[in-house]
Amino acid sequence: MNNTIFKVPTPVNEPVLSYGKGSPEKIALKKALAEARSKQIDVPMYIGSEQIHTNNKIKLSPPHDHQHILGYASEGDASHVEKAIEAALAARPAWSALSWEQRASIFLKAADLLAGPYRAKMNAATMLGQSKNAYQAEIDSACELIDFLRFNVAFMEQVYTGQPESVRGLWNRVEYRPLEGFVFALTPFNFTAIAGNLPSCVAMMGNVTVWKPAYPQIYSAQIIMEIFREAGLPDGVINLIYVDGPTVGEVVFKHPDFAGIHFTGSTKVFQTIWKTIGENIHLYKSYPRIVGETGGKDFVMAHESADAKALATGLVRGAFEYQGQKCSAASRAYIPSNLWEEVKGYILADLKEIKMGGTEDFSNFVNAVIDEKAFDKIATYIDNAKKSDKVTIIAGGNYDKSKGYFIEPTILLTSDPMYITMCEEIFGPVLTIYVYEPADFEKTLEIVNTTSPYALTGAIFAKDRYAIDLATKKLVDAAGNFYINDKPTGAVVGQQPFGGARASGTNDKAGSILNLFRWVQARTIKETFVSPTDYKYPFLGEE
Ligand SMILES: NC(=O)c1ccc[n+]([C@@H]2O[C@H](COP(=O)([O-])OP(=O)(O)OC[C@H]3O[C@@H](n4cnc5c(N)ncnc54)[C@H](O)[C@@H]3O)[C@@H](O)[C@H]2O)c1
Ligand SMILES: N[C@@H](CCC=O)C(=O)O
Repeated sequence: MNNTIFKVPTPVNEPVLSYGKGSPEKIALKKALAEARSKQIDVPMYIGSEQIHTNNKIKLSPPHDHQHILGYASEGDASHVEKAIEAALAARPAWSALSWEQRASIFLKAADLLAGPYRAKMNAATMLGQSKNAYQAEIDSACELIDFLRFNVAFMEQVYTGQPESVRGLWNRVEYRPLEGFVFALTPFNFTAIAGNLPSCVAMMGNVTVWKPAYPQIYSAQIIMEIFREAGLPDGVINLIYVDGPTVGEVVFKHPDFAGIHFTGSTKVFQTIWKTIGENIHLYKSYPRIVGETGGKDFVMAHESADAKALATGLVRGAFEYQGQKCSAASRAYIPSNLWEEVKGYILADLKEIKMGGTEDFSNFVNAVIDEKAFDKIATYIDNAKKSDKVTIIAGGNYDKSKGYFIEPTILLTSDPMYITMCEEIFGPVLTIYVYEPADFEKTLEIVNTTSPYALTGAIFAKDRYAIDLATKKLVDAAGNFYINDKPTGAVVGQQPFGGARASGTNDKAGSILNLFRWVQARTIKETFVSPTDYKYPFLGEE
């Protein structure tokens, strides 16, 4: 019998390893890459206690070498979605009744497994399956996922300790129950950490889930599942299925026990899902929680007082790390004319140095975009820019998909602050720059604020404190994550809770206590110690 209120270990961000020459981590990673390359794996779906293989195979290939086959995953259909929901609901009674510290232990153990024995394997999978270079893989699939697991456990404790006031004679308590039903975790291709976090933080709070990752992330998703299983996650708590999105939606969003969706992906898909849930609202036993972090059109605004070198570095890293495939990527920049030539010089010098190629050559900074569909979409934006009289291409502009989906880091200079690539999310290595007159700083802030429907991330570069203050105030609704003198990417769990407003999502801040509150159903309990035995008010019977 457990009569103790436990405290979880205080989380500390996982250190990012350097992968310097001859380092043990580099040797381990190279070995894991070679091993993964040397074989083909057969990835099952995980439903309840079963590992399910089907005859419909999804080919898994590195985006930077699409002829190579890493393995195959078994694709399911609507029957597998139904089976996954049944497995989740069957697991619910035992899982939701398990003491919270036992749940915490499982995810803390998963964090340690990932930090230790699985680190190289997981990073190698992300490098091969999603074409992330070693550094980007390390900060995502190792450090950020480890941080999500450890910090969320600490936030879980904070949630559970939150209690109301009680006056004399009674005791008020709040019990944080899991949601009644199952939660659907629908995850994107670009961050292994997000894919691991979306189902796990929900499960941590005592919920059961059906998890459907984006197909290009399956190769690393199966390792996440391997880790959760080794950490002792009971069967049926997280059910991992590979079924195409609309087919899953058809079953999940019509199910009476559907209790919530934890989504990260594009705005268009999220809005379709929201609409479907609204249309089906009469079918559900409870109002489903709808949590979604979506697209962005993230800005860098520079003031005439900005440090030109810091600004150029923020743009190169912010726009081109992971080929611009971060929801937070700097994709539009506003630069005052007094700084432009100097900033351009620094950027072009960096781009001249930057190498593009496969992830297994660690000297490549830029790798491939995720798939042919993304490649074609990005190439179309570039082709149209080439034809436009409002745009000059000052860097890049070339692309080639013969071996891998490679697109050069591309910079478009536009005379029109409303040119299409200043407004729409491209999700690729394309940065559009608008040069403005320094006297128009305030007017340009207004343009930044009203150009796109998104409000995910943004940055101001300035030394002038009045300019920083003005930008912070004028852009108050323009970004959920606002950076001063830094690139708009690279939020760290526990340090910069992440999420955007407007069309960028519900801003429930992944990796924060705010997010975990969405996965509990609070029950207030009032206990009166000496119950009243007389209905009369004290003055009754008087005039
Ligand atoms: N705000 C954030 O925190 C954040 C983080 C990462 C990515 N993103 C966004 O995600 C997008 C890139 O990821 P993506 O290409 O994987 O996104 P996506 O919207 O194409 O896919 C996300 C998930 O939804 C599924 N899906 C697609 N269509 C569906 C449908 N009709 N019904 C049900 N499911 C469906 C996909 O298979 C995938 O699992 C970008 O827009 C990016 O900005 C946002
Ligand atoms: N949290 C990440 C972005 C996630 C979206 O793709 C960042 O802050 O750069």
